[in-house]
Amino acid sequence: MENDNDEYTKELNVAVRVVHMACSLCQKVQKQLLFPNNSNQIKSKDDDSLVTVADWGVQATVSWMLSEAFGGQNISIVAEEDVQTLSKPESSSQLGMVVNAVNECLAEAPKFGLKGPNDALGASQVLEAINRCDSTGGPVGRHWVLDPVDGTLGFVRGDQYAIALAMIDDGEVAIGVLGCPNYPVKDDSLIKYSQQCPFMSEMSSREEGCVMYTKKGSGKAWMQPLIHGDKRLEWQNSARTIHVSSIDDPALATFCEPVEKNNSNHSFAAGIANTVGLRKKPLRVYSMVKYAAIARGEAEIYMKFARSGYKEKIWDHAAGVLLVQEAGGVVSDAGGTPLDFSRGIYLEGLDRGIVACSGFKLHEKIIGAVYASWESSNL
Ligand SMILES: Nc1ncnc2c1ncn2[C@@H]1O[C@H](COP(=O)(O)OS(=O)(=O)O)[C@@H](OP(=O)(O)O)[C@H]1O
Ligand SMILES: [Mg+2]
Repeated sequence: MENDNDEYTKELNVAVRVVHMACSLCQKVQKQLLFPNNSNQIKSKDDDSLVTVADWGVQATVSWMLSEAFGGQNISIVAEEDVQTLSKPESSSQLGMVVNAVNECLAEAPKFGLKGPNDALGASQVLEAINRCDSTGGPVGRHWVLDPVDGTLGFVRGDQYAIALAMIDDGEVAIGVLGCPNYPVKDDSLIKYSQQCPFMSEMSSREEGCVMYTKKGSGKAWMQPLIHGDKRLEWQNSARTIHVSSIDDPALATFCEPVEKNNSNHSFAAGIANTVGLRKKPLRVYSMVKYAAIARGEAEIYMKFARSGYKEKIWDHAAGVLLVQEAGGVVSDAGGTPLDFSRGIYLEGLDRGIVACSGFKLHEKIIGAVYASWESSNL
């Protein structure tokens, strides 16, 4: 980040600032969800998964800002949301809320060192910005990859969630940025957070939130606290480097997994944990905050074993994987092969699951245990 001539410096600089903006938008929406009458900020998509004003608002904001910074309409953005649900006549009140949230957020761009639009965007421009993110990625060229709100369930429950932005260049993740608005910057904060009951009413009293970022080959990853009130983002002063944990004894290691058993087989992971001698209870955390916990050294292992037939999407992993790798960790599929981000929106060819560790020793043990246990499991 120090040398302005370095490749991807501008991209990373803009991406980090945009993710700060997105965090600010999400925090406002999550606070509004506190009020019982505000459930109209949440909708079910045609596949029954949830989507909120924040998902659409972040996607529109990030899409608009990236397009302004990098080449207008020609930019390739792969992102989770489309405009199908939001364009329906019965979604007009949600569309109004999204447009307001986006304009409020874009108006704050100067606070984050960026330039927003001269005039507020209309509904059609907001829909167009969301719709522009319809790229399917691939092996050639640059593709931005966005999960506007990863861990939507955590978000609506007032718990952990992440805004994940990455850029893939010729099939490899080149930059990764994770905004974690409910992940405090203090050490050990995630474990403490998960031990308290994270009622939203308590949130305003906590000092929360950070953005973590990295660039491929830098061997470094950084964390900045979110800014609040009228403060401006002070880039140089606020960043500090983060590193994976040095613990390689399974008995001392902490392992993370998805909260929902639908998203990962908890009992298979418990068997692996037992085989390698992990002693601590799993840390169940929503969203890519699990990758952030490994990159920050708060946990040593992340395992996810989705049910057979589920295809993992690149936006659920790209930013987190690079953060863990550049902070000193190792990530692969459950067969030990690196994840392949070059084959479109899915992690095609993924073998059984995903394993991220703070170091090679733990990683080797987990992969060995997967091989030993797989035959006897019914995944
Ligand atoms: N059936 C199934 N199996 C595996 N994974 C699934 C499944 N369904 C959805 N997803 C994707 O998982 C994303 C959330 O993963 P997490 O690891 O954060 O899980 S959890 O929320 O903690 O349970 C979640 O991301 P978001 O949609 O952004 O929340 C989904 O992309
Ligand atoms: Mg997601």
